[in-house]
Amino acid sequence: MKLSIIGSGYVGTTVAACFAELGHHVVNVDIDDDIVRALNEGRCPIHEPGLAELVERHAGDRLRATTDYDEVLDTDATFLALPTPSNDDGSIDLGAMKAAATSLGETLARKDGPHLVVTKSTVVPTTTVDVIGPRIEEASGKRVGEGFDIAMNPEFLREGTAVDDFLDPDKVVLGAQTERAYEQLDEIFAPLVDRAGNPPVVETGISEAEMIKYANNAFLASKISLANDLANICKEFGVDSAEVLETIGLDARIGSAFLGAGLGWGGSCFPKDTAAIIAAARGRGYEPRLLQAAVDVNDGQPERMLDLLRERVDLDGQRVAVLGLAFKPGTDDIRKSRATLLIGSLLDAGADVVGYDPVATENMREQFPDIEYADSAADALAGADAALVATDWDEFAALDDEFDAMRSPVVIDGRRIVTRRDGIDYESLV
Ligand SMILES: NC(=O)c1ccc[n+]([C@@H]2O[C@H](COP(=O)([O-])OP(=O)(O)OC[C@H]3O[C@@H](n4cnc5c(N)ncnc54)[C@H](O)[C@@H]3O)[C@@H](O)[C@H]2O)c1
Ligand SMILES: O=c1ccn([C@@H]2O[C@H](COP(=O)(O)OP(=O)(O)O[C@H]3O[C@H](CO)[C@@H](O)[C@H](O)[C@H]3O)[C@@H](O)[C@H]2O)c(=O)[nH]1
Repeated sequence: MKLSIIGSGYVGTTVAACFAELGHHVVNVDIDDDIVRALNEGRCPIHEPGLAELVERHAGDRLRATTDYDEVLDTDATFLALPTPSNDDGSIDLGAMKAAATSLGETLARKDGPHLVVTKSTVVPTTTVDVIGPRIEEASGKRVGEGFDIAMNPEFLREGTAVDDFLDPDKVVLGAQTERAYEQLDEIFAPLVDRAGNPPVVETGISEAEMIKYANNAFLASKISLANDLANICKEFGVDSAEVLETIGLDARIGSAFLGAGLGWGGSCFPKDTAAIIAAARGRGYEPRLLQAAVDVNDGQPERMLDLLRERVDLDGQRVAVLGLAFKPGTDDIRKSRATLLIGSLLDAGADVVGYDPVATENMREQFPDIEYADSAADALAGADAALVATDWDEFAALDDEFDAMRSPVVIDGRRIVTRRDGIDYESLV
């Protein structure tokens, strides 16, 4: 099928390249010239394992990119993969979605025959029906369900494993209103589904699909926060939280995934999505107390880590190495990474910060241009008065003699990744 994807960031690029891999002909529409140029030259605009190979394989053939919305006219369906960031009060900012819906509507005004518009972005329930559909109607002069259909297909990929997650998902969720839309979505996703019906395809309503995405993220974020709450209790009693959490994870009803205690969750999704659904619930008069508690526990973890550091080091004028800048291993994304919070607090306390990350340094440099960046963990540790481990990159587990070059070997581990050894003043956050 011929597909267009509007927005070519982490999701849009992954979805486009994977759809091309599945045999569809895909055009990515983005307002950013650099992204479009990179894709058309077969270069991947983001760091994501396995994605560069797909982009290189399909660029110029089944995968193209453009800044021109008119290219949508030659496609059967359009996926909206635009950012849905937070307003200052945590509520969802639909600015990019609205702008893209209007541009798409103006384009579809010139299309003969039906078109399917699918919301891929994470949006609060009723957005597709109450905001996106009407905007396209207004700009195109066509009616939902007649000139075009609307649908919602939430995306559950994780950064760092995005390609595998997309091509081998736990489930595919298709929210629509018309038989025609379900049929078209089924055809698009058919190459992902085997004869035994795996992964399960859930056909549901549009607002249910929107809410499933928030429920998924809220559950996972809350699970991590509960693990952190329990790990904080463990620490008060000198109990090994890893043993406790690993063991409860053996109960099939609990499961071992997302019980990794430590600095908590960051990234472009959990923080903004929990905030957006909390704000949306409040807007309807419901106070989501458990979800708010999950956010509060998460917000407290970086401060607990800094308290452990302050007990050992008077930060003013001291050199502190921050190991790991990405919000999790396997990505160069620093959005809402725990390291950004730590660095901000360290600078406020007058510390000299040296950061290191295998791939996220350039992104962090844009946010903190004035701190020092090292080319290796060893360089960051050399001469440091303390080190904070913020991301669980595998290479930090192998650090050993590198700690000997610290001026004072205080190591606070936010991810329980460093191997304890003699000669360092090591403390794990949990
Ligand atoms: N990042 C993830 O892991 C992930 C996973 C699942 C769902 N989501 C959701 O997917 C959506 C997109 O997230 P992302 O991380 O890919 O965002 P992103 O910021 O990485 O990418 C968005 C892209 O949209 C482009 N854009 C902005 N306005 C545009 C317009 N009017 N027309 C065309 N292009 C425009 C930007 O230039 C950018 O390239 C969000 O709703 C997010 O919550 C993200
Ligand atoms: O046991 C764990 C697992 C994760 N994390 C942290 O949680 C955050 C999010 O991690 P992860 O979920 O792996 O990454 P994302 O790429 O943000 O993916 C989440 O957010 C996406 C965007 O909505 C969804 O599509 C995914 O399903 C959902 O897992 C990171 O800071 C991790 O360090 C923990 O602290 N402990």
